[in-house]
Amino acid sequence: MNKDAPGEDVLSVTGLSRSFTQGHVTIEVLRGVDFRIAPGEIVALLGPSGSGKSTMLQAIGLLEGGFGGTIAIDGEQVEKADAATRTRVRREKLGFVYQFHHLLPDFNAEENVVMPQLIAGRKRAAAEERSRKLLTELGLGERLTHRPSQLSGGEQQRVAVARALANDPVLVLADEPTGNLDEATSERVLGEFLKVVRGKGSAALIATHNTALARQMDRIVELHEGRLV
Ligand SMILES: Nc1ncnc2c1ncn2[C@@H]1O[C@H](COP(=O)(O)OP(=O)(O)OP(=O)(O)O)[C@@H](O)[C@H]1O
Repeated sequence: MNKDAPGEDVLSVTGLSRSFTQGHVTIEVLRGVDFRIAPGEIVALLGPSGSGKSTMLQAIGLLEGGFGGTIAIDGEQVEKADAATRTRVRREKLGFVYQFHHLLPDFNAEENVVMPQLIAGRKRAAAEERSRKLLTELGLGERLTHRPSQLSGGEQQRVAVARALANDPVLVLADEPTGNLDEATSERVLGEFLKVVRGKGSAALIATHNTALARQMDRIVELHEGRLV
């Protein structure tokens, strides 16, 4: 990890473009997005429905191909990387939080956070300790052995946050992380999310419709007609 390299951006995107063609119609969703995130910086990504927030997060998260432009993550140029490199960069450098948590239903909270650490090669005892620590920081110390179905929506989302942070990502990508929660829960979960991310020194890019939540972040960028304003 290049967390200690002074001044190195954790994300640098230039000329990011993406269009979708359906029949005779082509929509240019991203039209040359230039964008950087500094280490530890927490950035809100705003934009109306359909403006391309998810599309942009999928590009940066190396989840989809078909993009133009360049993407560097933690100093590593990845826009032309092969599948194995993309998987490695995702695992070592990125954390993901989605609107719906995508937790493994047959595993309890602790195991859901242990799993990505084992995949990354951490020893089970160390992974379990880290998992318990993260979940406790997120207020779930008493819920370690609950399965997702035995947790509230807000609690499930906090497990998803712990899972995203499990491997010390330099950058957390979140797509409407509190989108399926009521307003009060959403505020509480996001507050805890931001606190833990800040505590770990990770940077984050968080897509949201909610301008009040966006104001709690370090910087706000907005997608408008395929460009960032
Ligand atoms: N695979 C696809 N094929 C065709 N069009 C697509 C595809 N994915 C996204 N789009 C189109 O791209 C545009 C941007 O979609 P995207 O999901 O990125 O928007 P968004 O800003 O995340 O919206 P929301 O806030 O509603 O989630 C939309 O008009 C959508 O219909």
